[in-house]
Amino acid sequence: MKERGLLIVLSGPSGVGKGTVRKEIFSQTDTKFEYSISVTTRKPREGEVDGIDYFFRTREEFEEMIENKKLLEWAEFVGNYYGTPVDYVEKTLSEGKDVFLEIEVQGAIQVREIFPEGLFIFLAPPSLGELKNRIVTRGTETDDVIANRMKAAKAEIELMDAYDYVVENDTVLHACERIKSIVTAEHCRRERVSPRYKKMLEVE
Ligand SMILES: Nc1nc2c(ncn2[C@@H]2O[C@H](COP(=O)(O)OP(=O)(O)O)[C@@H](O)[C@H]2O)c(=O)[nH]1
Ligand SMILES: Nc1ncnc2c1ncn2[C@@H]1O[C@H](COP(=O)(O)OP(=O)(O)O)[C@@H](O)[C@H]1O
Repeated sequence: MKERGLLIVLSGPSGVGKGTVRKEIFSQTDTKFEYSISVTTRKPREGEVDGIDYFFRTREEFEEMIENKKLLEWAEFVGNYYGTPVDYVEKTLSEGKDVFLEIEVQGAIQVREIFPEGLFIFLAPPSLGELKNRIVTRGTETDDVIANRMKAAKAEIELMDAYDYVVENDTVLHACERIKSIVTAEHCRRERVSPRYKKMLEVE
């Protein structure tokens, strides 16, 4: 039987740059993780494709998935549902491949309960001022929403010690390099208990 892959969870406050960092990691040719495409009820943005960016579904379809236990975790975020299809995660991990989730913090907390052996990485802003700048620059939110996001961000940052690692998103490339190094180090750490070595010792 193949050794199971690693479940990598990247989370952090809204606007910190999770989506940007994730896209950069997957655009690099040496990336060996499998991206788990989420299901959402939010409308596709221009250029987004069903089955590539997200699986775009209606609220009814999403609620049916919840009922039929098709989601590893799910959360309602700014009026839309987001969730991770459980079958893909299970299948890919059992094939020995690493799965990468980029999800908001409520979802990450749920995954931690189900997969305590996962690798949980918190993406942190250089400062609260810079986080606000990024949300404002992205230009997708009204002033009210920004104020709420900043309040939520403070509470989320307080929870960062529940993660295995904190990566500051100072520049996108630095953050990507740190995340890739953490994954490499985690694989090396897990080698200590790898059945491969036990087998090696059984011979002779
Ligand atoms: N819990 C959970 N959060 C998700 C999932 N997929 C995406 N998200 C998060 O949902 C939030 C909103 O995503 P999106 O609508 O694409 O807008 P963004 O703010 O531009 O990234 C982001 O924080 C994502 O990380 C998922 O499957 N589960
Ligand atoms: N390291 C960075 N330096 C400066 N701006 C960044 C950085 N990472 C992301 N951004 C910008 O911050 C905004 C929020 O990024 P996004 O990836 O949408 O965040 P999230 O997915 O965490 O909500 C975007 O406008 C993005 O271009």
